[in-house]
Amino acid sequence: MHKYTIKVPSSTSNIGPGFDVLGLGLKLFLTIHVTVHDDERPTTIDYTDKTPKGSVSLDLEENLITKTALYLARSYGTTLPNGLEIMVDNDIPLGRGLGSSGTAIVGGVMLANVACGLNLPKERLLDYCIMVEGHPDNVAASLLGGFVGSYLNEKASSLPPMKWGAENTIKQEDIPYKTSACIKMKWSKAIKVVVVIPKYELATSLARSVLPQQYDRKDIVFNLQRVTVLTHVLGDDVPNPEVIYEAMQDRIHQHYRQKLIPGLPEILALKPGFMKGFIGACMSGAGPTVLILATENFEAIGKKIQEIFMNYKDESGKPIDSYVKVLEVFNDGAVVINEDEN
Ligand SMILES: Nc1ncnc2c1ncn2[C@@H]1O[C@H](COP(=O)(O)OP(=O)(O)O)[C@@H](O)[C@H]1O
Ligand SMILES: N[C@@H](CCOP(=O)(O)O)C(=O)O
Repeated sequence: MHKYTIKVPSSTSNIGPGFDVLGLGLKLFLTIHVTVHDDERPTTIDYTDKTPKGSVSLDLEENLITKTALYLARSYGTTLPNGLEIMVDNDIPLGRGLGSSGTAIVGGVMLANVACGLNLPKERLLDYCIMVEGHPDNVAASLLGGFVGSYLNEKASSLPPMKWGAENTIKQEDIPYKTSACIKMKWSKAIKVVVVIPKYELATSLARSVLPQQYDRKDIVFNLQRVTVLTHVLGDDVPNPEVIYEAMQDRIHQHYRQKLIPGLPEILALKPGFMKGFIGACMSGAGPTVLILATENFEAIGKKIQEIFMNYKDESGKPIDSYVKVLEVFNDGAVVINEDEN
């Protein structure tokens, strides 16, 4: 018998104007403990108490971690072996815009890579992550860690359509290599991340379905100008709150999504100086979590945003309850730890 652990950081994506482009790995983890037994017992997956029973499937063909692992393994002409006891310890809330699906997908490709002895480089694993997730920002940040900017190559448009289970007959040679390019950028040590997480889920698929198919040129230019500046100013040792605030403004996704997140417009309108240390706020990923960038006063700022949410009501008419986490950037990306040596 031997054991290993796969640790995958959560992510916050977009950071305002960088829709489907920017992602940041955070110190809040999906941890997958794998025990490899010496016998042929069927492979199983289960979760610690942090994940409520019934919230995710434990069927290997349905669960996002194992079905991704099976997808990758099968495309390389193999499958997950018997004898694996997989225990998932997940600190990342599901459907809140902190990249839970991206971490499950990254966890799945890492699992297949180790369990099937594929030894693929992260660059190749990323091709599969992008296939499953459809956009690179959250999976790239979880796989690689740190502050990551990505683009998809033309090859990404020739990726075969996703088919799970028995319908999937894809071979690895059908999946193009290097479907994206990702660069890790500097993130200022002075800027911390505060997330205010409403206690309801918002599926990324729903938050993407409300976006328009086409945009005005002025809105595209508005975002291009800001995202370019943002990638530089977020690395400054001494951050300039006014410039960062303006560079966090967006016209491509948040406005369209605000109807799904009561209170969001009031939070997005908060400017530097509203509280000591506050730089700016935006949606985290596809929401409903709000991301706040700040240099100090983190708990108090988080509490104030919680109070704003409480002034708005959810679908059942109740005030929007939320909780706050102050998070650090995780620079290392997804890792496999051999527990036999520990
Ligand atoms: N650790 C996990 N194990 C299995 N499935 C997961 C896990 N994390 C996320 N998922 C799946 O992804 C869904 C959430 O994905 P999504 O709507 O994209 O939200 P998020 O913003 O959290 O990524 C969950 O409802 C669940 O089906
Ligand atoms: N760019 C995507 C990011 C989705 O991130 P998630 O954390 O909600 O999975 C989007 O905005 O749709």
